[in-house]
Parts: sequence; structure tokens; C-alpha cells
Amino acid sequence: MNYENMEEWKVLDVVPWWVIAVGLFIGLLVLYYYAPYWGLRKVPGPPTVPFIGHLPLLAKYGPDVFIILSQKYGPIFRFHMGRQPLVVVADPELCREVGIKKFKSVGNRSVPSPISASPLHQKGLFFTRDERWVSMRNTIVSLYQPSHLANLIPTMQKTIEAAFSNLSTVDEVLFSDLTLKLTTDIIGQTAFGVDFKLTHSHSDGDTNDDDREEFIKLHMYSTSSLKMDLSGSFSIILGLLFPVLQEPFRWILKRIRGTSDYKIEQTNTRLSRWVDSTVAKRTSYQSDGNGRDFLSSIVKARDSSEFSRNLFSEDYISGLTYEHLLAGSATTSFTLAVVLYLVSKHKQVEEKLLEEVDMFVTNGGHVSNMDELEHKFQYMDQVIKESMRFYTVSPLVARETSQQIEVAGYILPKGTWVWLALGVLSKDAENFPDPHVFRPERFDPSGEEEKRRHRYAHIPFGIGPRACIGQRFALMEIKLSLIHLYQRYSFKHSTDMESPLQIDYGIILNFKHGVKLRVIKRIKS
Ligand code: HEM
Repeated sequence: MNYENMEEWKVLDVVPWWVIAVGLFIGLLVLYYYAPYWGLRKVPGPPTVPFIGHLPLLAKYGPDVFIILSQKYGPIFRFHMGRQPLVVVADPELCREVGIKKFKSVGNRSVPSPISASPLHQKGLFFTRDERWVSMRNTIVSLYQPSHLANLIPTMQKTIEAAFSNLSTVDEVLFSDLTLKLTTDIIGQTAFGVDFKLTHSHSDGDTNDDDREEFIKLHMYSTSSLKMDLSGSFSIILGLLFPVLQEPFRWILKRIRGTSDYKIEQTNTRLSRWVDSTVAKRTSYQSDGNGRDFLSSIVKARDSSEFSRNLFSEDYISGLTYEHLLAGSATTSFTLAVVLYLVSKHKQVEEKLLEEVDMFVTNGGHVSNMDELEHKFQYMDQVIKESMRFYTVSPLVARETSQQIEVAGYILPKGTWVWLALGVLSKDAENFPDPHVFRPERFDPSGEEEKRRHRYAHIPFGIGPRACIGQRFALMEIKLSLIHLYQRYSFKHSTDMESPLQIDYGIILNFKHGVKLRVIKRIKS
């Protein structure tokens, strides 16, 4: 007889079953928590707080947390978004390695918890993966060629005129509000072929007005509920802390009135219905086939082959179309408002910009083609680049490894979330001396600073084959607006304008209170 074993059995007999169960539960919990961390434990990073990871640091420092951590831990470090570890890459050469050289192994995006609950958000280009993404992107990219974009100039100009038509009658304006209306209207027309009429001062009594207003309200709510911290709905928070519990809880909570999950579900369902019905109308009858908007072009491309019909099924067309509104309005609006905010704070910059615009107008310039827009405004280019460096609207780019790779000597297993920290690159003193000084001339192509700089130090639109597809579109919209505005006005900060500017951090940067400006009419000599 084995007496030692008998002793053990006796011990087990006296330990209550629930203690064993609790021990097992805690063991499994620890295993669950540390599983994604284990493969990345060699990548440096600050100590983590169990389950919430580094979210308290994000709450304390906002997006600057990544600058602080890169100074302490170097160009590649770990950051735990709740349970999920991210490998943050904060160096231009490493961004090139991840975004271009090793693109095949890091070509997909990671899906953060706020998005994982919404099929409408997942079926755009942003979150599609692998072969489907390649095929969709190849088709869509043709719609962003200069020849196609040039067709949009008249629509953009008309909307810009309408949006800013009231400026001559006011002394002060909440400019960021105006730019959001402008960019939403432009995307509405160019993506959906729908005029949301946010920039028109009066309704023309169109019976669809209420419908459109309702849609915009839903869209704004849905966008603002995409939180990356602990201020989202309960299921989104669970998605950050215990991803495995997110779906079951969401399933329950979305049925309980009064919860944020219920509201988000209702909003997303109504949004989807609105987008689906707009898409269905367009796919069932092709008005005159000459529509210049994105939706008309995709519907046309879809009908070209059996393959395209499968690729662009109606749910994906809805996802793509809605994505344009999401990706193309708040980013461009923020950037345009930031340019005005910074330029009106730096009078010498404003004088140079006005001079360039005046010269163009005096020489009979009229923006009618992409070539003029892209090459005739060299100083404006520098101002836009410097503004985007100063406030990088999309400071993080989310990617995910599809197989094990090595970056900077660290092995990153398949499924690792690798995020490129564009916001950190843009404040790096090595590439941008005096990074906290606003100096557009640092982007002068003939200047030493520009020549010395790493090629991928300034990448506000991302990098490689997965970079922003709307870059040209956005720059076109921003430049057309600046040309229109500076021909007629100059600006000063309103006395109500806070200093420094307060920024909110969601999926992208946003203003806490907005950009308030004084409008000064220019007297033409
Ligand atoms: C100032 C304005 C904008 C900024 C700063 C911006 C920035 C970005 C960034 C950083 C990415 C991720 C790139 C990467 O992974 O490397 C991105 C992707 C994307 N952007 Fe933009 N964007 C802007 C405007 C627009 C506009 C106007 C549109 C549409 C008309 C658009 C559509 C998209 C789409 C569809 C993607 C996903 C591309 C893919 O995954 O293949 N963006 N954008």
C-alpha cells in the first residue's frame, strides 16, 4: 500500500470542493489573461495592471502616452489595451519594415472591440482581409485616380461656396462645426450621390429632409460611440478586458432598453437599413448610368463580371459606401480646421499663404484640373503638411501579423497586433528639430531639413499598399477650401478660443470645444 498517496487523499478530503473550484477558476483566469502576453514578453514595456493593462496611462496622458513610452522604452514597445497587447512601432525605418517590406505578413488590420460588434463597419475596405481586400482595393483604387477625381472638382467647389457663403455676414464663427458640415456634405454627394444639405442654410421643403437629418444624427451617434478606452458601452469595455465575454453580454444587453448597447444596436440597425435601402435603390435601377459618385461607380464595376458581382455583394457595397462617410468626413474636417487654427496664430505664415493665393488669382488662375491643384501651391502644401504633423488626426495605424515575423530582433507570433505610431514619428526631434514649433518651411523641398529627413518620417496617411485610399481626395478638398477662403478672408482667434487647443481622443483626434475664429474680410485693392 502507498501511504504517501493516502496522505494526499486525506488532504483533498478536507479541502472543500469550492476552494478547489475557485483555485481552478483563478488559474484559468490568469492563463486566459497572460496567454496573449506570453509570446510578446520579451518586447519591452511598462508593468501592466491585471486586466486593464495600460488603459490608466492612456486616460492620464491621452495620445501623448505613446511619445512618453517611446522615450523610455525605445522604438518598439508593448502597450496593453486592456487584455490585448499591442506592439507599438515608433520609428520611420521600422514603419517601413512593417508597412512595406514585410507587408505580406502584416497586411490585415486588427479589429478593435468597438468595431467587432458592427458588421456595417467591418465590411468596408478598412477591415476586410486577405484576398478579398486585394480584389476590392484593386477595383476601388481606380476611382481615386486624378482623371476620376478631377470630375469631382465642380461638386466640391459648389459645396465649399455654400458652406462658407455666410462668412461675409458674421464676425465670429465656430469654424470646426462648419468644416464638419462641409466634409460630410461633400462625401454625401461624392460617395452616395445624396445631398445631406448640412451646408444649405434653409431647407427647400424636400420631403426627404427628415430622413436625411435622421441619418446624419444616427451617423454622428454611431461614430462617437466608437471608444478605445473605458468610456464605451458595457460590452465594449468587456471586449477590452475579457474579449471572450463581449459577445454573450452584448447579445443580452442589446435587448435591454436603456443600456448603451441597446442604443448602439438600434442606431447601427437603423443606419444599416438607411444605407442598404440607398444601395438597393441604386442597384435595382441605374438612373442614367452617368452618376459620378462612388456608389454609382462601384455598382457599374460590379456589373462587369461574375467575380465582381460576388465580390461586391450588397452588404459589402453598403459597408464600403458608409465607410466613406466615416473615413472621409471627420478626418478631413479636423485637418482643415487645424490648418486655419494654426495659420491664424502665425501671422507670417498667413501672409505668405495669402501672397501665394493672390498671385494665383492675379495670374488668372482657375482651379479646373488636378495638375494645377497638385503643383501650383507649393507653400500651401508645406502649410498642410506641417499642420498634419502638428496635429496628426490619425495617430495610430492598426495592423496584425498573419504569420510569425521578426521586427527589430523580436519574434512576433501570428495574430500579434502591430500598431504604427504616426503621432510619435511626427514629434521626433531627430527628423523634426524643435518639434513643438509650427514651421511650414521645414517641408520646403529645397531646404536642408527636408533633404535630411527620413523618407517615412511624415506619413499622416499611412504607409505602403494599405495607405489611405482617400489621400488625394482629402488634399483636394482641403486645398480647394483654403483657396476659396483666403481669397476672401483672413482669420484671427476668437477671444473665446481656448489656448492650448483641447483635444479629445477616440479612434481619431477630435476637438473638445472646437475652433472659434474671427473673420476678417479682405479689402481688395
Ligand atoms: C485628412 C484626411 C485623412 C487622413 C489623415 C486619413 C488617414 C488615414 C490613415 C492613417 C489610414 C490608415 C493607413 C494605413 O493603414 O497605412 C487611412 C485609411 C483609409 N482611408 Fe483615410 N484619411 C483621410 C481621408 C480619407 C478620405 C477623404 C477617404 C475617402 C474618401 C478615406 C478613406 C480611407 C480608407 C477607405 C482607408 C482604408 C484603406 C485600406 O485599408 O485599404 N480617408 N486613412
